[in-house]
Order: sequence, then structure tokens, then C-alpha cells
Amino acid sequence: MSALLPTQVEDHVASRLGAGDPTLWGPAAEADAASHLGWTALHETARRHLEPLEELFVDLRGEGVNRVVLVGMGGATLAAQVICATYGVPLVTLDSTSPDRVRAALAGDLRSTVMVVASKSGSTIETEALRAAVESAFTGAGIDPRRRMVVVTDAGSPLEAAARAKGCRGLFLEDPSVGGRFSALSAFGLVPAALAGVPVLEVLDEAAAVAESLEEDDRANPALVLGAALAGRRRFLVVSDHGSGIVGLGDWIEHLVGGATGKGGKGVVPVLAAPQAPDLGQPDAIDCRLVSLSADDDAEGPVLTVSGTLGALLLLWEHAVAVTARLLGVDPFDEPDVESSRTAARDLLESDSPGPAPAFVDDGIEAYGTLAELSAVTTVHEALQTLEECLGSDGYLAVLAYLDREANPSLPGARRALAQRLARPVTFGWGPRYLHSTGQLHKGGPASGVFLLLTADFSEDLAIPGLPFTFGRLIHAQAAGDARSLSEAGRPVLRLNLTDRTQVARVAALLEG
Ligand SMILES: O=P(O)(O)OC[C@H]1O[C@H](O)[C@H](O)[C@@H](O)[C@@H]1O
Repeated sequence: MSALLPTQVEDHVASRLGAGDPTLWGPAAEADAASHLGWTALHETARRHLEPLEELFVDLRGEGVNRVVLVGMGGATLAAQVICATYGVPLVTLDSTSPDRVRAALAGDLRSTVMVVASKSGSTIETEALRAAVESAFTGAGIDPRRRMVVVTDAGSPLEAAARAKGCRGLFLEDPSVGGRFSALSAFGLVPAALAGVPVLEVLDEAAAVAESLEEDDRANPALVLGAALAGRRRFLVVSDHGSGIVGLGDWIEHLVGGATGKGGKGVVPVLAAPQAPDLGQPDAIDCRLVSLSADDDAEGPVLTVSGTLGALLLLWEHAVAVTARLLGVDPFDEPDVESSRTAARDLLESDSPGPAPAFVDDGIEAYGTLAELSAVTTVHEALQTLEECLGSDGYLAVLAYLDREANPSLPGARRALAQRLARPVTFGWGPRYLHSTGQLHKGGPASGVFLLLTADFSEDLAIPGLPFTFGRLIHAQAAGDARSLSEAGRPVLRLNLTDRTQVARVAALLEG
């Protein structure tokens, strides 16, 4: 697995990365890399946030405010979720445009709530819509939203300007040179976690304790070992947690690996799985086990075992994936295929057209797709078979559910049986969340994925204050927009729209076969 390792040592990749050398990914990526390498020093530079954070924490607690609702998408929220979950500290993350999910988050106790709005760009549509919804809920409850809103964004973003104009309770600015997928140890990871009650200095200290070793041009450097292993022949990274104690790290790894490597037809496809998942039987799968620091590595066969403290692991994976991107010959910091879905969703929101009619309706489930074969089928069962027949011997199936994750907790469980039945890796993502995680990879990575999108009609929609469409319309436009860009990228896509949410169980049973 480590055939690629010696050249990384000879090329001084680790020390050059530590020194912020933008030439590491080749001439085409140099300009982009030059403005995205601030993350390698975050374990030191992010300490500037700690004092103001502590003051704000004490003030808010003094007012009885101890519930943190984090509003944001992808890299703006995933690290804070891992940090809070690992420390066992509650954090409510609002990263869904499902009307049901938004309504549920707003139904919590607003008197004890502070909202953290996190967005690097400050212009992500979901974040904007969710911020408006939470703000209006505060106002409706007789609470001044400015006193309960903390903003984390890049210096100079439109969100900074809006936060200043409004006069919100806290404003934490991050350095725009920190690449979004590499921002775990920045204000994006630290601010929500600290306000929720995590002693975040510990996380920075853990990262600082390993930082030097990750920059050593040495064959034993774990970032080089991991980075080289991910860039080998095997294209599926099956990540399973064997008691690492780091809760939710897989979701964060999925976003980092998918977004940083999945482009130009290349990339590593992350698959989050339980131990002994059927996906591991495939010859092109890497068995990557997250283990606890004390675990013995007694695994047999080609297995990657990764352990460390939380801060160390966040920094290790960032360094490793930057190395993998170099070996694959891609720019880890760009996302050339993310915009197409956003544009398609915007077009759909602006259009008055009702959109294409379903290919067929089977007992209340509407099937949409561009596969020519769909015109010959009339049942969901046959449509799924048609999609599955598109799966090549090097392919994967992605199930992408634009549903309320809290209301459908068992749906991801269908993944295992499906992987067993298809004898190919299967990934599962919640929409629109995955658009900001594996969305880049699905459209721009290896052209071997086939896609099943699940959407649903909502019995009760929800208005978005200040925007001319509802959350229900937004989530449908996002799903249909991604289906369109996946099809345009040549990927087989089937979208099933459930007109009644009880049909989730029927679809899950069909998937399990
Ligand atoms: O932080 P924001 O600018 O709101 O961006 C949120 C997310 O948007 C995009 O989808 C990127 O692919 C993600 O890496 C990013 O985390």
C-alpha cells in the first residue's frame, strides 16, 4: 500500500505542506493553493478566538442561555458536531431544509437558545434561509434576535457586513486563507463547540502536540502513510468505527475526502459503514478502521487502522488528504462541480413551469429520471432494477434522501442489505446536507456512481421569511437540481417522490430486497 510513500519523503512533501508551499499540487492548482493554506497553522492561530469566546460563554450562561443551535452546511458545521458529540455536549445542528426538521428545531426552548450562524462564503442559500427562519422565531417569541445571534464567517464576506449592520451578539472572523474543508480547528469548529460548553483549548493542544510530527519528511509520518494509502489502487474508503471514542468522525472524513479528492474524474469514494460491512468484500475497497488509542492492531489483511486524540485526528486527516490529492493530481481546495446543482436549483425556483411529469406513478410513488429504459417500466421495483443494472463492476450506488433524518432513523440501515445484494459499495447521504459533503465527488469524481434520490411531499410547508419560496419548494428544487446536474454529468439517476411519507418503509423494503 505504501509504494507511493518513499517519493513523498524524497520530495519533502510533509515539510513543504507545513511551510505552506502552494506548488505541491502542480502549476494549475498553484494560485488556488496559495490562498488556501492557512489551515496548517490553526492549532496556534485559532487561539486568538479563545478569550472572546470564554467571555461570551460566561455572559450567555449568566443569562440562562445554554442551548446552541448551529445553522450552516458542510464544512461550516461538521467539525463542531464531531467535537461536541465526542465531549458528550448537546448541540442542535440545523443543516436541513426539510420543513419538518426546521419546525422541530424551532419548537425547542428559544428562551435558552443562542443561534450560531456559520458560513465561510456568507452566501449559502440554506444557511441564509435557516437564519431567517430562526431569527423570525426569536422575534415571534418576544426575544431580540440580535442578542441571540453569533456569526462565524470569513473576514470580508457579505455575512460579516450583514452581522455588523445588524449588530449581532458575537462576530468571529476567520482567515479566508483557511480552505473550507480544512477548517476543523478554526472558528468554525471552535465557536459552536465552546459556546456549547466544550473546553476547546484541549482540542487545539492535542493538535499542537502532533503538528510537528505531521510535518516531518519521514516514512513513519502518519499523514504520509495515510495519504499514500488513500491514493493507491483501491478507490473505496470504507470507514468503520471500532470504538475510537471520536463520535461522528466518519461524517467529517467523508466531507474532507470526497470534497478534496473527487474531481476531474478522479477521487476516493468514502463509504461510512459498520464493522464487517459487506462493502469490504470488494477488491477495490480499503478497510479503514477508526480505533481507540489503546487498541491493539491485531487486524489481518490490508487494513488501515487510525487512532489518536480528537485534535490530533482532525489535523492528521487534513494533512493526509492534502497528500492524497497531490498523488492523485487534483487541487484539494477547489470544487468545480458544486455550482452546477446550485444553478439548477436556482433555475427551478425561478421558473413558473411545473417541471417534467413523472415517468410513471406506482401506488402514490412518482418516478422521475432521464434513463431511457424507464419509459418501459411501470413499477418502483422495476425502476430500481433498471437503475441497478446500470451499476458497473467498478461502480457504486448512492442513496440520497431528501427526508427528515430524525423522522426516518432506520432508513440508512437499508444500506447494508443493499451492499450485500448488489455486491458493490453503497453510500447513503441526507439531502441537502450531502450536497455540501460528497456532492462534489458524485458529480466530478469517478464516473462510476449510480444515484437514487428520494424526495417527499410535505403535509405542512413552512415559509422562509424574506424569500419568495417555501422550505418545501426549496428542498424539492435542490433535489431536482442535483438530479439534473448528475444526469448532465452522465450519471444514471432515478428520483422517487413519495406523496405519502409512510411509503418510506416500502422503499426501504424494496432496497433491502
Ligand atoms: O461555509 P459556506 O460558505 O456556507 O459553505 C458551505 C459548504 O458549501 C459547499 O457546498 C462546499 O462544498 C462545502 O465544502 C462547504 O462547507
